[in-house]
Parts: sequence; structure tokens; C-alpha cells
Amino acid sequence: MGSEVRGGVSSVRDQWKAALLLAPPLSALRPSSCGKNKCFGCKCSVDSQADASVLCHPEPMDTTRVAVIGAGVVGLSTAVCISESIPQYSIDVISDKFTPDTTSDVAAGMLMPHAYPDTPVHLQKQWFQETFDRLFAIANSSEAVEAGIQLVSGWQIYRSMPPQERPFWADTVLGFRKMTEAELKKFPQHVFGQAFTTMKCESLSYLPWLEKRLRGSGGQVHTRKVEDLWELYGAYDVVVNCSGLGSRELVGDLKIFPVRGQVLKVQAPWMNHFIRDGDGLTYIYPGTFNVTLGGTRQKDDWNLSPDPQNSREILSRCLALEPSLQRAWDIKEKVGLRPCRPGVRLQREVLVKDGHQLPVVHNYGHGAGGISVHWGTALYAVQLVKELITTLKISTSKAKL
Ligand SMILES: Cc1cc2nc3c(=O)[nH]c(=O)nc-3n(C[C@H](O)[C@H](O)[C@H](O)COP(=O)(O)OP(=O)(O)OC[C@H]3O[C@@H](n4cnc5c(N)ncnc54)[C@H](O)[C@@H]3O)c2cc1C
Ligand SMILES: O=C([O-])CC(=O)C(=O)O
Repeated sequence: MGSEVRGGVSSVRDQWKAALLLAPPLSALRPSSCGKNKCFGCKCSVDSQADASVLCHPEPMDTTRVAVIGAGVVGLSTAVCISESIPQYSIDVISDKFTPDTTSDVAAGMLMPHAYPDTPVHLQKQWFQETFDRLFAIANSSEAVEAGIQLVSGWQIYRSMPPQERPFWADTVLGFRKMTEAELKKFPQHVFGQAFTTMKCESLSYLPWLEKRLRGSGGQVHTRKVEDLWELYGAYDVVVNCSGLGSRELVGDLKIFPVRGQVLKVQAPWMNHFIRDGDGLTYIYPGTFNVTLGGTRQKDDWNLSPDPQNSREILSRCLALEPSLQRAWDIKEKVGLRPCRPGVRLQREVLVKDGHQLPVVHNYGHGAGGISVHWGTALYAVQLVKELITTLKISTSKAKL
């Protein structure tokens, strides 16, 4: 199996082979300290008699090598988050698809969470808050345009009263309030609505921006399909699995399933407010390059080809909410498969085979809300990577004592 360095000059097949032969597995990690003064982790052996006044002049500890599988919003943000939090690690992103060909590229990119039934609400709230804060800081910086992040205001409207007038994310978005009677007059079929300001994150800009940041900090990016996590054994100390729906095959997780989403990307530059029906089926999201009109939610449907009947229905539902869209032009159909699961799988695991250990952190299954929580889940994944490394180092040194 070969792989190609994205943006690089040659195949890295040979480097991989060499790495596989030379690299020790994590189970062979050095103890974190030899006991001498100022030791921060070295190749010396543990010496319980070591004189603590003697300075340790270690050979620098080998860099911990992390492979992140997946180059959607989850994989790239997790890779950047690791490189920002633990700059001494070397990070490679390995993926069979990159922007503009991932599910993340099809997303409307609105920061508006979708509930995960199996994930505690306080965690979902935290992930959304962390993602919102991060993107809000970018939106207010000189990077905003390149990163594709902008503030957007609008309405979520309901034909009947929703179970909750204030969703759990109401305090995170800006200026959340009930719509006034005057605002609701625009939507005679709807009885209730919420007005607020949130952000739109354009994957077509955001993913290249993340990739650029990763490369800027020394990370590498390879085009390759991983058939089995054990292919990475020996070349990496930790594998972070951000393969989204690919995890069904890659790690045999049958809890993850596709929910097909078809949208239209149209030109309608006069649209500057978003409108979303609370049933989640119809939405109009103005963005930098186009307006996204949605949508469909087709469970267990793997069909990536646009369906003309779906497109007609989307257009007719959106026109009912915003008749001016009759004048929209340059209509493009897009389809993505949401990687749905009862809850995001954020978990560490040590795979064991033939006496070898492969430490893995899983971060996948973000369903319909991956853009909304990606930075929060990336921070959580980084924590799991750190825990895994600490635990394995501790058990190795204990075993040697
Ligand atoms: C129509 C639509 C609209 C949406 N709108 C929104 C929205 O407004 N807001 C929001 O928050 N979310 C939205 N989403 C959801 C969002 O798109 C997803 O939650 C998010 O993109 C998931 O990101 P990901 O990185 O996990 O998956 P992906 O983007 O699918 O990335 C997975 C990556 O893993 C790689 N991969 C998989 N298997 C392997 C393998 N074996 N070896 C190597 N690489 C592998 C793939 O090539 C890909 O690069 C929408 C989704 C759809 C379909
Ligand atoms: O529901 C929305 O508003 C957009 C979205 O996340 C999706 O279609 O999955």
C-alpha cells in the first residue's frame, strides 16, 4: 500500500518502510526521567542511585509520532489542536479524501448544534461553547476571511410550539430572543420563532486554512486509504481516528450510519438573513460564496448522486419561506452523508495483537453537527492523547522498576 505526500515531491512509501523497521513501538518508550537533575525525559536508563545534583545531558527524547486519520473538519482541527497544545509531537494527517471532496465540504457550516442522544448535555454544551469561542476569536481577527468565518443573524421558526423555547445552546449564540409578532408576520404558517446571531464556517476556506496551519507547524499530509489501523503500527506512537463514516469499515463500528443530505448551492446575493424551519428539513443559509438551500435527511441512504426530485422539493419548500429565491441562479446540487451515531465516539483504546500494543484515540460520529462542535471535541481528543501517553509511559517505567 503506497501513500503520497500532499503538496510534497515524492511518494513516502520508502520512508514508511524505513520507519516501520526502525521505530520502536510506544510500549518501548523510555522512562520519563533517569533521576538526574533537570531530566525531562531522556534515553538514559533509570538509575535509582542517580545523584540528583548531576545534570542530565540527555540525547533529546524521540519525538512522539501521531497519525490522524481523516481530513474533514474533525481530522484537520484535531491535528491542529494537537500541534498547538503539544508542539513537540510530530503529526501526520492520512486521508483518502481532502477538501473539496469530504462531507465537511457539503455542510452548510452553521454553528447550531444537533443533539446527540447518548452524550451528556453538559458535554455537548461545553463542546459548542469551546467551538463558538474559538471561531468567534477568528471571526474578529485579520484571519476571518481566509478562514471563511463570518457572523450571521437570522431566524429559526416553528409551525407549532417547540418542546423547549430555549435550547441548551441559547446562552452561547449571541442575542438569543423570541421573535416579535412583527418578525413572525413574514411567516404566516409559523407560530413561534427564535432570533439570534451565530457564525457560518465555510469548509471550502476553513479546511485549507487548517491544513496551512498544520503544515506551518511542521505537520505533514498524506493521501492514502487506511484499510486496517495496524498498518500504522511501528510508524506511529498514537493513532487518532477521525474517519467519520469511514469508521464503519475501518473499525467495524456498526453504530455509525449515514443520513443522506442533499442541498442546493445557489446565487442569491440579496439574502443576508438565515431562515431555518425548526423541523430541520428546510433552511436557507447565506454564505460568502453562495446561499445553501436545504435539505433532506435520509437515514441509511448511501446514494451520493443528486436526486432531481429532492432538488425540486427543496426549492419549493425554500420558496414558500422566501419567495424572492425565485430569482436565484447558478443552482448546484450537492450531497453529503452525515456520519451519525447515538453519540460522538471520543474514547481511548489500546489495541493488542501478538503482544504488540497500538494506542488509539477515536473522535468520530459527529452526525449533523460536526462543524458546530469540532473544536470542543478536538480539545477533548487532545486530552485523551495526553492521557494515553502518560498511562503507557507510567506502566512501562513501573514494569522496568
Ligand atoms: C447537507 C449537510 C449539511 C450540514 N450542515 C451542517 C451545519 O450547518 N452545521 C454543522 O455543524 N454540521 C453540518 N453538517 C454535518 C457535518 O458536515 C459533519 O458533522 C462533519 O462534516 C463531520 O466531519 P468529519 O471530519 O467527521 O467527517 P468527513 O468530513 O466525512 O471526513 C472524514 C475524513 O476521513 C477520511 N477517511 C474515512 N475513512 C478513511 C480511511 N479508511 N482511510 C483514510 N481516510 C479515511 C475521509 O476521506 C475524510 O477525509 C452537515 C452535513 C450535511 C451532509
Ligand atoms: O440542520 C441544519 O440546519 C443544517 C445541518 O446541520 C444539516 O443539514 O445537517
